[in-house]
This record gives sequence, C-alpha cells and structure tokens, in this order.
Amino acid sequence: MGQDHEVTSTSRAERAVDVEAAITAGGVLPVVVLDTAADADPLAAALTAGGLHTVEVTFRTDAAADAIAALSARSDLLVGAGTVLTPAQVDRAVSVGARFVVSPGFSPTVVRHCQELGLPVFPGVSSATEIQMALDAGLTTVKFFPAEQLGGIAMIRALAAPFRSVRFIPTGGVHAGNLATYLAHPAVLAVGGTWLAPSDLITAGNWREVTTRTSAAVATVHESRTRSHATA
Ligand SMILES: O=C(O)C(=O)C[C@H](O)[C@H](O)COP(=O)(O)O
Repeated sequence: MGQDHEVTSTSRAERAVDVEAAITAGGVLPVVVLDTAADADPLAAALTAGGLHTVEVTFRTDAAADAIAALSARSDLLVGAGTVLTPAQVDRAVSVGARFVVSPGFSPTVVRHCQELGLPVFPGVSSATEIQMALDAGLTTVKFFPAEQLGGIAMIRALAAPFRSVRFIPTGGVHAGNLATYLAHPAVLAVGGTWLAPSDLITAGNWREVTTRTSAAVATVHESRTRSHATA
C-alpha cells in the first residue's frame, strides 16, 4: 500500500515535470478560444506546422471540452485547459484528456484539487502576496496575468528578485513585438497568449496565418535562447 502510494507519487511528479519541460521547450504557450470542436484539428495542424506542440484551450465556450477531447487524441500535441475556475471544471478537463490546468488567478480550491489528482496546475498571480500563496501551496511555476497591464517585464524583474525559485509564464498583452523582452529574463519559463491563434483568424479559418505567426514566435524563442547561451 505504502509502496503503491510511493510509485504513484513518483509517476505524478514525473508527469508534472514532463508537462513543464514541454511548455519550457516550446517557449510559447498558445492560448485559444474555440467556438466549435471542428476547429480543433486544423488548429492543431497549423500550430504543429509552425513548430509548437503545446496548447491551452480556454474553458470559455461550450465547445471547449469537445475541443480538448479532439486535441488530446492527437499524439503530436500536449493539451491543457485554461480559464479553469472551479474544481468541477478541473474534473471535466481531466475527463476529456487535459494534461494541465491554467487559471487566471490563484484559487486554493482549484490548486488543491489539481494536486490531489496529480495534475500540473499553473495558477495566475499578479502580486507578491499571491506568489507567496502559490509557494505555500507547494508551487514554484505560476502564470503572471495579465502581464502587460501589471507592468510587464519590469514587474517580473521586481518580483523575481525576492522569489528566486519562482518561474513565470507571463500571459496577457504579449505579442510578437514584446515576446523577446519577456523571454530574455531567466525567470520566464515560457510566455502565453492568444496572438498566435486569435479568435478572428480561427473563425476565418486562416490557418496559414496561424502557422506564420507560430513559426515567427518559435524563431524568436530560438534566437532568444541562442543569445542567452552565448552570453552565459
Ligand atoms: O483565463 C485564462 O486562464 C487565460 O488564460 C487568460 C488568457 O491567458 C488571456 O486572456 C490571454 O491574453 P491575451 O494574449 O492578451 O489575449
């Protein structure tokens, strides 16, 4: 029994690391709002063609669960659920195959529920107090939301100074023009945002533009990491 428990916790920890490693490797986490699950496959094709293999599908539409189910069935994509506000949504997300959960804010109830399920969770924080709440809950990787509105990279610099173990996924107001500024900070694990696949492009079925934006973001991640290795 005790041994079973140990095995389970180890595999959970490994799963969590896998997810974080995949998000880190991508450098950019596309956030999408899907109105129909029919868009799932072309979206996945567009993102993977551009070089990204992670996606966060927000629980903001009725189609979210079906879309997560369709995307999770693919072997080339790691799919998480975003805008998760309640434990019931966590359960729904898990039941359709979501591998991680993202919230706009810090909910101790949502975080605890994810931890009980062994599901990686990245709650949003917007202040030093919320970071301490995350640390108290045993988390060191958090979403920083809404990043630009909170002061952008200057705020991350200020927060990263005392919280040396914390890694951030800044999201909100990030785009091709300011992506590199965020990626340059060592406390930034990856950056999230809707600019790669915004609702207007999805509705128009403009998958080519989604791939173009994704490739550009991937190139920026690559340049940024090459530069930081060169200066390390
Ligand atoms: O609700 C959540 O869990 C979210 O994920 C919020 C989104 O991350 C932001 O709405 C993205 O902001 P933009 O990239 O500026 O469009």
